[in-house]
Amino acid sequence: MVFIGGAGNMAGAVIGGMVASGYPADKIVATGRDKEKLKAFCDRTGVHGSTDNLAAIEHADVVVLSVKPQVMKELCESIAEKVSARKPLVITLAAGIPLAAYQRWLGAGVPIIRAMPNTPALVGTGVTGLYAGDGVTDEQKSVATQMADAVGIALWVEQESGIDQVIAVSGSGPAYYFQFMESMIDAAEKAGMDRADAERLTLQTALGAAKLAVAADVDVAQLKRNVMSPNGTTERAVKRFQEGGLPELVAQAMGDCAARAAEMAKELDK
Ligand SMILES: NC(=O)C1=CN([C@@H]2O[C@H](COP(=O)(O)OP(=O)(O)OC[C@H]3O[C@@H](n4cnc5c(N)ncnc54)[C@H](O)[C@@H]3O)[C@@H](O)[C@H]2O)C=CC1
Ligand SMILES: O=C(O)[C@@H]1CCC=N1
Repeated sequence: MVFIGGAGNMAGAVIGGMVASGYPADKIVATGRDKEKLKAFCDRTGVHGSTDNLAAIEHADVVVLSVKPQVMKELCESIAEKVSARKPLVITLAAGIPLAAYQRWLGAGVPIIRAMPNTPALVGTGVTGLYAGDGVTDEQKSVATQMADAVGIALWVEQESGIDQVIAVSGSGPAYYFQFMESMIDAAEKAGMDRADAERLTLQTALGAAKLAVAADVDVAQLKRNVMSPNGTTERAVKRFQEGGLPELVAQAMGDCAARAAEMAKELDK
């Protein structure tokens, strides 16, 4: 399996998670432009590294594309001849680029899967949305499912637009939680707590809440009520969130996220 842009944030997290879960590191090649960054990444994970995309994909059955959307066209055009001749399975991790664009850039008949992972893949707690284009075999789909399963949970979507919904929930989602944690840490520090203590307590609380929500047999609304004693402290805080419009704000932010994915598709599908 070859990851183009493999030492980057997203592919690096997927590879790190795969290797940690037991996937053989010597079956993975990461390519990149920055030799030092690539070497450090390969030393850390045990995967092979290459600065030559064409040589790396020469015999590959699976090529994962993980460069920024803005340079994806240039990358695809630089590997198109080789990819259209051999037709490996191409899995792209990029947000905002429709499958039709890859078909134009890489040539017709190349099996392509769009995958939308998230960075918690690095710690085996990722989410990956998957969408398969025409001509992708069940066996190839199972390769993508295995990659996703190795680093967390997978969700296949029936429509390509489902990938934009996945971006709004889980692709970008970790950053929403990081923002919330950052705000809590800042507020606790401002209120007089030592910053390191504020970080420790905030992160452990986030971890505990997420673990409890996953393990519980009641929904998150009930778990929230379980913390809220009538006329108690939590109720006062939650009331402030609701009166401040947090639920609407979250919905708007997620809408903006999905809208940006659609806007990128218009900018980049050329
Ligand atoms: N960061 C995230 O949380 C997520 C990112 N994605 C997608 O993953 C893709 C990569 O994003 P990041 O990892 O955040 O970016 P990044 O900038 O951290 O990684 C991209 C890597 O590609 C390398 N690169 C650029 N051009 C190259 C080329 N021609 N050949 C080989 N390597 C090349 C860069 O040096 C860099 O290491 C994007 O398309 C993004 O939409 C998807 C889901 C989540
Ligand atoms: O912000 C971005 O565009 C990428 C896609 C999902 C998460 N990060």
